[in-house]
Amino acid sequence: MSILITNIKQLLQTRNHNVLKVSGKEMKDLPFIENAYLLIEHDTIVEFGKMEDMGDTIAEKTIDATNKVVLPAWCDSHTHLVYSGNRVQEFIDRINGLSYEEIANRGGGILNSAENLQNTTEDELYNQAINRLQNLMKLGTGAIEIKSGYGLSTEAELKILRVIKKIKHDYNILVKSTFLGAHANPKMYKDNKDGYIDDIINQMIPTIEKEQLANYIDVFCEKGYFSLEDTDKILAAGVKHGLTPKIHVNQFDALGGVALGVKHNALSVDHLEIMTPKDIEVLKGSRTMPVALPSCSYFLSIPYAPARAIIDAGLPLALASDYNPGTTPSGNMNFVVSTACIKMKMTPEEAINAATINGAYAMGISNMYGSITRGKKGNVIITEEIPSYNYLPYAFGDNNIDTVIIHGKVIE
Ligand SMILES: N=CN[C@@H](CCC(=O)O)C(=O)O
Ligand SMILES: [Zn+2]
Repeated sequence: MSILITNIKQLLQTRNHNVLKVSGKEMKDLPFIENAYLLIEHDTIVEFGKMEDMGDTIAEKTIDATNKVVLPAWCDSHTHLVYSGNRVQEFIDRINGLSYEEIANRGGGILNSAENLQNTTEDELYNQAINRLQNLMKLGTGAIEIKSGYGLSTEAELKILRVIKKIKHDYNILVKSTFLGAHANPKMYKDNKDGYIDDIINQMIPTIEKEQLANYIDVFCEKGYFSLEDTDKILAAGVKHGLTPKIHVNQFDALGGVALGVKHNALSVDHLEIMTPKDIEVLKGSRTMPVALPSCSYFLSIPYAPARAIIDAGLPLALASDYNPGTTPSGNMNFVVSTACIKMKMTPEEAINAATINGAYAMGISNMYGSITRGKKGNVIITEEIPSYNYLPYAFGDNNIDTVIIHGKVIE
């Protein structure tokens, strides 16, 4: 199948060279072509340029994009999409004055989701997850990372990872899988966290390697969850078994997790709501991508990651959804991009770079995703008729997407 998109008002993120990430001042630059065309053959971008240079190019399907903007599909590098049920009651409890920490201390939070998931069959878990995934694909997400972490036992963590594996197999979308067994200390190990860490290292990680169930290893490095020492030990074990680190750090406290991530050559450090100057300094010259999750800050009313300080220090920044039942019950990347502009003072160019090419980098896939480049995957969003790309973050909460194409196929 080939698809030709014509008369595109603005074709965004066009890059001739295979740029893998953009940093600092480069993030303000979002290359685009006005009055453009784009040709996708099978699942690959093969040509693009100005309409006047299109010549007699034809395709099996032509889409007229007059007055519409075309951009790469979103690359969401941080989700917990495979969970069971919801935590609406905790949402109400927080409205009525309880904090996230107080709810967790009462046995709610991650432990609440873990209990729910342990009582959910693999089939039911899969059905809930694909429902969410299908909605996200219609909202323009064209590549996604999914974490385990709501199992908290060997059996339940493996159940989640097998569901992710089945999604990878069944759906025409790039999925990266992350093992987050160290998301919270389970009830049964209440007074024996080392016992749980032992299970993670000696049971879960070796099985994950044997069954090829994950690409990455993650830890929730935070007060009351996993300390720097715990995190160090778990990441080292993951690396020994072929898993690349990507960690949750600095959500509520700056403990030094950013430096630890850099030490382990982490692909990304995620959350970063509370950052010290030292955390920013240590990222310079590293390969580690800082990832901000503004929908989480919005939902919990906690600080936003200091995007300006990070970018102005010359660093790259990626944006992701953090879709999960507790802190971010939304995977809508359009909202993420808007919120980054509105609340974090990122320019639309910076936010779109952060949610496409840099998001792809944070999943280790930016050689094939995240920009309009010949040879990359045919993953694009075609908007409704809008005045310019600035309108996308401006019109927050609106759905301005007309069509989504993933791997060369129109999402119905
Ligand atoms: N912070 C750790 N993990 C998730 C949320 C956990 C939960 O409350 O379910 C996050 O990234 O926000
Ligand atoms: Zn998360």
